[in-house]
Order: sequence, then C-alpha cells, then structure tokens
Amino acid sequence: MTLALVTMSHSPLLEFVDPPAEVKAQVEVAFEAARAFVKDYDPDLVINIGPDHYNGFFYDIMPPFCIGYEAVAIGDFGTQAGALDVPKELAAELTDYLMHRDIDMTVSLRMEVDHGAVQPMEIIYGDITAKPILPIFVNSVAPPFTPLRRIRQLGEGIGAFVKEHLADKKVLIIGSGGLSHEPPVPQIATATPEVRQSLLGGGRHLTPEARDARQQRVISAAKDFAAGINVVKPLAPEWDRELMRILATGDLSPIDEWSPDEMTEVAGNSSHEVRTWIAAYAALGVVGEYTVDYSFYRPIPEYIAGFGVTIASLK
Ligand SMILES: O=C(O)CCc1cccc(O)c1O
Ligand SMILES: [Fe+2]
Repeated sequence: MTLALVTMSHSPLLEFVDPPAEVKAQVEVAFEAARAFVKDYDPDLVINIGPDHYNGFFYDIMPPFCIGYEAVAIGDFGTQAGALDVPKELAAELTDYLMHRDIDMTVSLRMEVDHGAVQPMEIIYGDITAKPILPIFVNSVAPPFTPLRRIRQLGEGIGAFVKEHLADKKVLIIGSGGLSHEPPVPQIATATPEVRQSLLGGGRHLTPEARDARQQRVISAAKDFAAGINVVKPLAPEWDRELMRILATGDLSPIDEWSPDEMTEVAGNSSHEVRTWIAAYAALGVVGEYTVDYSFYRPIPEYIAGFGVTIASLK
C-alpha cells in the first residue's frame, strides 16, 4: 500500500482567457510537474476529491460530502464529458468503512460531476477515464458548510481505508480547487427568484443556450477582473500561502479552528474549495509522515483563482 497526493486549483478559464505568456508558462511547468510525478508513480487507483458548481448538486438536497458509485461528467466549459471508471464495489466498501467511523457519507448511485471534479484528471492524463477513480464530492460553494474538523475527519477516514483495505495498491489522492477566489457563482442569499429556482435544481441539465450564457458570464467576469475591474472579491495570496504552509507541516489542527464565515469573508465564496485539499492532506497524513515535494503558487486574476499546485508523498 502506498498513497501519494496531488492538489491543484482548477479553473474553467484555462482555455478561455489569456494571461501573460510568462504566467501561462509557469502554470504549464506546474502541470508538467504533476504529470511527471503521476507518470512515475503510476497509481492503480485515484481517489478524487472535488467540488461542484450547481451542476450535479443543488439546494433541493445539499450534502456536505458524497461518494459516487457511478459518476458522469457533464462536460461544462469544454471539459471531457461522460462516465468515469468507478469501481462500484470499492466505493461501497469505502462508504461502509467511513460510516463505521461515524462519517455519515451520502451516496449517489449516479453522481453528476463538473469541471471541478474532472479537470485535474484531464490535465494529468488527458483522459478522465484513464484510471479507476473513486469520486468524492465535497460541498464548497453552497452554505451552510460543515466545520473543517469534519473535512479533516473525512480525509482521515479515507486515509485509514487506504491503509487497511488497499494494502496491495498504489493510490493517488487528488484534491481539486481553490485557493482564494470568488468567481460569479450565484449565492442563494442574494438570488433573484429565477436564480433561486435554478439553485434549487432548475439548473440541472441546462439547454446548450443556457449553458453557453452561464459560461459567457464567467468568462466576461474573468476578463473584467484581469483588467482590474473588481467585479469579484480580490484574491487573498497571504491566506493562500498560510494554508499551504500549514498543509506542508503535517499538523492540520490549526485549520480546525477556521470558521467558514471568516473563510468566505477573507478568501471569497469559493475559497471553501480548499476543503478538497484539506481532506486529501488529512488522508495522506494518516497513512504516514509526508513531505511536500513540489509546490507552486501564484494569484492569477485571469483564471479568477489563487492558483496552486502541490505534490506530496510519504517519507
Ligand atoms: O462553474 C462556474 O461557474 C465556476 C467556474 C470557476 C471559475 C474560476 C475558478 C473556479 O474554481 C471555478 O470553478
Ligand atoms: Fe471551482
């Protein structure tokens, strides 16, 4: 058994907005580092922790986290669509294991996922079906949010499962999202009646026209943001660096004290995507002491993201 970790920010704007060449080159170096690491490690199985942006999960029922026994990518922003290769029985075993550790997993027998879940697989492998994958959704955009302690415990449960039940496997855990950012994802608290309907489930399976309109809104917000028009909350590089520092120490306990409201205030509505990183690091930490082998960070307004990539492995 062994476990390794890759966390990366995602942004659907990678293909739609053009940062300066030097920035793009840096991001490409970071992606290449992740690809090279994963190629060398060559995992048998991926545990993929990702958020959703009102494509698969809505306010009719919004779980704090959920595991998919099957998963289908919706293909937003030109990402790869279609079924992931989920080992269903293993997903059920992991669920059972977590339930017995007092983690009340929600299950989906057919989970829909968006760019937030699949972009790292696409960047690393060029194919979201390249490896068997256990898809775990963590709510990162829809308040109320479960305390960070629960996210750590979820991650620790996943790590313990890897240790106990996947003794003969090489496992890669991916955390997708973050860091500080506030893209124009609608908020229930400020939603018009029409937007509220869409957050309640009306936004599922959009028509191509509605999908395009939704994406164009995000793309034009990114262009404005990059031009210095503060259409969205500024990025918070200090907050991002502090989180990355804590994750690298191996002691995640300081994060338990973070309040979701304060995260939103300081680092933006979508900063909760770092929950995917926290769960992934907590999993790795349970398997053994780790080192962060690679770490990239840069605030990139064109992508509306405090943009980070990290790779960590057991000592
Ligand atoms: O689907 C959407 O509208 C949100 C898109 C989006 C934009 C920037 C950074 C992200 O992490 C992100 O997910
Ligand atoms: Fe996102």
